[in-house]
Amino acid sequence: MQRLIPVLNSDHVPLHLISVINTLLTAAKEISHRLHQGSLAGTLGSTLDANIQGEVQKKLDVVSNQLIKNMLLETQLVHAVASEEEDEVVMGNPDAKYLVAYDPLDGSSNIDINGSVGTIFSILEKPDHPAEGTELFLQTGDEQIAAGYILYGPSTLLVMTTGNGVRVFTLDHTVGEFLLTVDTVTIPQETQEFAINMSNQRHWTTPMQKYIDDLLRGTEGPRAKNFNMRWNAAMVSDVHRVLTRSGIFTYPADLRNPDKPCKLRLMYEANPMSFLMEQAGGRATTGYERIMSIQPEHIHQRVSVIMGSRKEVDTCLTYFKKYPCNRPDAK
Ligand SMILES: O=P(O)(O)OC[C@H]1O[C@](O)(COP(=O)(O)O)[C@@H](O)[C@@H]1O
Ligand SMILES: [Mg+2]
Ligand SMILES: [Mg+2]
Repeated sequence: MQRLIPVLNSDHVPLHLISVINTLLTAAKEISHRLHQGSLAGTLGSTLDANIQGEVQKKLDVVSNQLIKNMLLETQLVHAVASEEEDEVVMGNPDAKYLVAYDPLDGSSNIDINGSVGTIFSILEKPDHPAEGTELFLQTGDEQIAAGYILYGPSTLLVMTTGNGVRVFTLDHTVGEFLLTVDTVTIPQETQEFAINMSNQRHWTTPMQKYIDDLLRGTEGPRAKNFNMRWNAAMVSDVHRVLTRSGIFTYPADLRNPDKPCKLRLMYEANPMSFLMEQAGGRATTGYERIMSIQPEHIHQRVSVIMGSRKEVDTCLTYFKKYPCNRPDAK
């Protein structure tokens, strides 16, 4: 089985970018180790703090963030990092060109129940125009040069793209290396599986209500087939299932709280996952526009997410055309 670095070399990924990715993976191996140690590592449970988004921070959110941030900045190859767990952009080497946005631990409510969690990353380059701090990162998803996630499940997987398809690498704990296990990930265009947090149903706007209603009506409804539902409450593992065996994953904008109509973050959740989806032949949209075309306004911006099998996402989009409504996420 091929090791990661020769694979990236054969894809002509620049050496410094390979080093940045490899550094992320060194941090991921440490996170994987701590997760596998569970209570023995003394890092389960919550801190007394909340992050910039007012969410409870798990101790492992904080530890993972520190590990990734410190290791990346030590390489001197990174100009700045943006993290879910950092209020502001953290500056690195002024002469370096890479920018890394990341969610150090995604699905962190799963930590205490020994469920799957992940790390999501998105790599950009310093823009050509003069920019500082947050401005550096305000680039569309189309500008990403690499993106992916590490899934800490029964095995630890790296799923990534540098714009040349999607590959899966599996961490071989005996040698401490990620080895290529799937060369080309392709999402089936059609599906009979959806992923949504159904407890939010009453808050959804009309298009999503109607779409999910029709899925639930199965063979007796207009879709004339039965759909299954899965929800792991960790975007990484829900998206991984979709990439592996088809599906549609959505966390739509809703009417629950007008100040926070969306849950998932654009820069370090939606954009990197959209890059993977599109590279694997799927789609990623808000219901109204392609996610990777959105011009970000701030690093912790949230966005409505609908992604997965191409034909299923297209079918979902027909409901947004058919049932026009006020967008809760409109400015
Ligand atoms: O608890 P809910 O509302 O189902 O939300 C689950 C979603 O929230 C997230 O856990 C948010 O990520 P974080 O754990 O990084 O904050 C996603 O991974 C997941 O899809
Ligand atoms: Mg997350
Ligand atoms: Mg997180």
